[in-house]
Parts: sequence; C-alpha cells; structure tokens
Amino acid sequence: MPTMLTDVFRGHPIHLPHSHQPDFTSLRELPDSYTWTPKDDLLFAAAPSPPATGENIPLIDLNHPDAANQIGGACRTWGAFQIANHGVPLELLQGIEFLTGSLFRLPVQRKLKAARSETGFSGYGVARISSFFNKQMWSEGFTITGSPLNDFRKLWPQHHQNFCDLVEEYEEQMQKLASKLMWLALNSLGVSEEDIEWASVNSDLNWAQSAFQLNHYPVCPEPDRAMGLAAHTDSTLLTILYQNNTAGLQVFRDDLGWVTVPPVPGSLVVNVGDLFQILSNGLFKSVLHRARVNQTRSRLSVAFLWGPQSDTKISPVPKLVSPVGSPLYRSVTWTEYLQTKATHFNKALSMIKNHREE
Ligand SMILES: C=C1C[C@]23C[C@@]1(O)CC[C@H]2[C@@]12CCC[C@@](C)(C(=O)O1)[C@H]2[C@@H]3C(=O)O
Ligand SMILES: O=C(O)CCC(=O)C(=O)O
Ligand SMILES: [Fe+2]
Repeated sequence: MPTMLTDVFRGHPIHLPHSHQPDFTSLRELPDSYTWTPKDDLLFAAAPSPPATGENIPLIDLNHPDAANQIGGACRTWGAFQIANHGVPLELLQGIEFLTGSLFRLPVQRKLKAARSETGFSGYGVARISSFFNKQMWSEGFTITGSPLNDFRKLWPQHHQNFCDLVEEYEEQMQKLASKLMWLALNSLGVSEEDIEWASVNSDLNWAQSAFQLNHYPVCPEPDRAMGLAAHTDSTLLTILYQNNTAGLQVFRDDLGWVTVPPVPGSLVVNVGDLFQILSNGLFKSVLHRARVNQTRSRLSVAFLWGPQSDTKISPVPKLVSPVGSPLYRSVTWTEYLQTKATHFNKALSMIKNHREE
C-alpha cells in the first residue's frame, strides 16, 4: 500500500506547543518567547548589500506567448514568481480567503478541537518547523489534505458543507494550474513529457497529490522583533500561494537579501520547492522565504503544496545531467523527503546531494 500524506509523520512525532497557543489579540507587548534576535535565526536581519535595488520576483502573464521562458528564467534566478491570468476565478479566491478568515476568527478552544496531533498531518496548530527554533512564531496555521470534512465538522458542527465543497473546487483548479506551470518551466529547459514517465500531461493528474496550509498572522504589537513564519524552503515540486492584500511574504536572494513580495490583487505567487530543484538537477532553485507581520493589519495566506504520489521516486531528469557528470541528487520519494525534513529541517536538501568524486 503506498503511503498517503496523512501517514507521513506516523513514525515522526513532532512535539509542538499547540495548547499554549496564545490569544494574540489580548497581548499588548511582545512576550520574550516571541522576540526574535539574529541569535535565533542567522538570517533574521540579513540586510541587502549593496542596498535595496527595487528588484523583485517577476509578475508573469500566463497568456503571454513567451510565458514558458519567463517562468523558466524566474525559476532559475529567483525560485519564485507571481502569475496573472492564471484562470482561477476571482470568486473562488475570495471564497477561500473568506473561509480562511472565518476559520481563524473562531475561538481558540473551538480551533483546538481540530488540533493536529503529534504524528498527524492535518489540523490546527503552529507551523511544523516551530520545533527547530527557540522562539515562537507570531502565527497560527491549519493543514488540510484530502477531505477536510472530519476537521471542519469539529469547527463548524452545523455549516461545514459549503466550505468542504469550496476546498474541493479550489484543489481541482490548483492541481491543473500546478501541472501547467511545471510543464511550462520544464519545456523551457527542453524537457518534455517523454522525458519523465511518471508525470503524464494527459493523465487525470493522479500521479500528483497535495495539501493546503492556511496561515494567519495576527496584528502584532512589535512587528520588527517578531517572526510570522521563519525562513524555510518548501518540500514540494511547486507551491502556489494566495496572499490577502497585506504584505508580509519575503524571498531571499544571496545578492539582494530579503525582498518583500508585494500583494497584487487577483494574482498568485509560485515557489519552486526542493523536489523541483532535485528534478531539475539544481537548475531551478527552491526559494528561501519567510513571512513577517504587521502592526495594523492581520494577514492571511493559503499555500497549495504540490508534489508527486508518495511512492514515486524523484530524481534529476537524465537530459539535464551532463553526459560526463553525475546527477547532483539521488532519488527520493516525497514521503522520504518530508520525513528527512521533519528531522533535519534546512539540511534535508544537502543530505540528498550526491557527493562528487573530485
Ligand atoms: C506537505 C507539507 C509541506 C510542509 C509540511 C507538510 O507536511 C504540510 C505543511 C507544510 C508546511 C507549511 C509551512 C512551512 C513548512 C516548512 C511547515 O512547517 O509546514 C511547510 C512544510 C514543507 O514544505 O516542508
Ligand atoms: O504566508 C506566507 O506568505 C508564506 C507561507 C508559507 O511559506 C507556507 O505556508 O509554506
Ligand atoms: Fe513556505
């Protein structure tokens, strides 16, 4: 039986302080446990050097005839881009934002009824990566994979069906979009369907699977000293992120430092994940990103985390490996990778690296 995402952490319990989730609205000062310094995260204050250039991830019109090359370029230089004209109806995005807001507005005690367990995948709680940091993040999250019915019933005993339907519809749209984006990016490298037998374009996408991470970053009394979601790369092929109209997402580039991604109404942010870096033999870069918080406006985001079926081995596309070289990475399934990440966090990708003979 192939492992499902739901089973990934069964043998990898993560001890997280869900039950200590504060009532963010009642805090007038930042508690010490939420106050970050460069000691808590080496890149916390990484300033651009030379100073900010105004450069940012590109906004790509998916209807543009050159979209594939633009996407390929963004995946190589930034590991991220925004897309307009993506075909996902605005009402659906608004519906998902409404659902997310409604969920996080529920009283803490109600949200905790659907708390994620230590070995579980879905439910309410702090970000998984919290266990790797000494300080707490100024955010709360809710992870969904498959049908959210069981969890949503606990949150909204009476009126959950419309929200379940909305998640199902959004997932369908996101699956199609993610596959389209992956093929546009790969085509730009000269890779086509015949080169990757497990990822057929014409299939009904049952070679892929996904999860949603809903994030809420409440208004924060001292945003400069707090962290919404600490720097990380996603363990996905691609992540498609919807953000509400409050800035907070930042991407890191060695030469530019942290760059804030401005919300563009109706557009979506796309991140290259670690598995896409592996598949592209390191040509595409998984983007280091984080979320900062705001003193006057709360922020919501919805990440669609997309990858292959759990038992599919992902390895560099042979066409992208030099005939005289060896693949940069060894093969790994999504399950194995998530488990490695759960134990080794930001060292996971380098642990999959092949060591070259000099
Ligand atoms: C499929 C997954 C990727 C993720 C871990 C998860 O099991 C579900 C949540 C995802 C998320 C979202 C917030 C940031 C992140 C690093 C985390 O702690 O949980 C990612 C994980 C990831 O991409 O590694
Ligand atoms: O809230 C954001 O902008 C980032 C969220 C994110 O990185 C994630 O859920 O993986
Ligand atoms: Fe992320």
